[in-house]
Amino acid sequence: MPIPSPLRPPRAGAALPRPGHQDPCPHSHVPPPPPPTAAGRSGAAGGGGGGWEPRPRPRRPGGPASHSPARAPKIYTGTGDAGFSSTFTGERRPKDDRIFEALGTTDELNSAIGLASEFSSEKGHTFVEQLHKVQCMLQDVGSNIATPLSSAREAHLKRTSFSEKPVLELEQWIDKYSEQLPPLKAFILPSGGKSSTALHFSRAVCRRAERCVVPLVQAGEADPNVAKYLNRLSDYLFVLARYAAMKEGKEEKIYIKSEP
Ligand SMILES: Nc1ncnc2c1ncn2[C@@H]1O[C@H](COP(=O)(O)OP(=O)(O)OP(=O)(O)O)[C@@H](O)[C@H]1O
Repeated sequence: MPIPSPLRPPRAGAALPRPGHQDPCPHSHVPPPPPPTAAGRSGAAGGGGGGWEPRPRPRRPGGPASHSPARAPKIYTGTGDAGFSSTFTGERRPKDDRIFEALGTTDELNSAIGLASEFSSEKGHTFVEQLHKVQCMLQDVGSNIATPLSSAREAHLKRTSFSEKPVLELEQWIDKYSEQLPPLKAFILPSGGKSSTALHFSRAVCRRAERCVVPLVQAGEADPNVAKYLNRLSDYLFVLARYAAMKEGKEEKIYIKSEP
């Protein structure tokens, strides 16, 4: 059964975001990310992997005629069943390729932040707007990861570049929250209420995403700003976790060395 994922591109026939159209994420600094598979499938279908225009699914003999009422497009194709999937550049790679490992971990990170954001929203934290912006940025991170430089063409790069700007923005946020926090006197443990603990959990997933991305950057496959962004993001999530605990008046548990 396919796992619904924000990285899952719309299937053929579904409305796809296009350059110049309303960006579904107002904070995004690049156009909506292109769906990796759509391009890959175009490529696999002999289209050269160039575009990501939706292609009509071939009609099965005896299948519905084109004037039949539109059916909801299926989200599965089964093309990944043999353990291979597509990059945005149209390459077919095994699913345990480090690109999919990094893509999947970024997706996991986005989900963890989504959960932290929901807990934080229940407590009225205003930083949830920032978390929304981060979630959008992680889509852009995914687009960059799904576009290995070795097989990317100019058009791919134009759509999936990742600048240093969001890194600098994270630094501003980190500085703003850090100034308000009590100084650290001991190792703190993931704790301090649900918002705080979910933010700590997101931080740990973020560090795993960073570990997945670093080899891609070192191989020249992903943009160094993506690794920088993830590195800064884990610091942001750390200070935010502490800030959430402080605002909610929740105690942060500290490490206590057990007696020998
Ligand atoms: N297990 C995975 N982990 C991370 N990324 C994946 C994984 N499988 C696929 N992807 C990426 O996410 C995109 C969307 O996933 P999707 O499940 O549609 O691919 P698929 O498994 O190749 O196709 P299908 O599910 O239709 O058989 C793929 O094009 C690929 O870039």
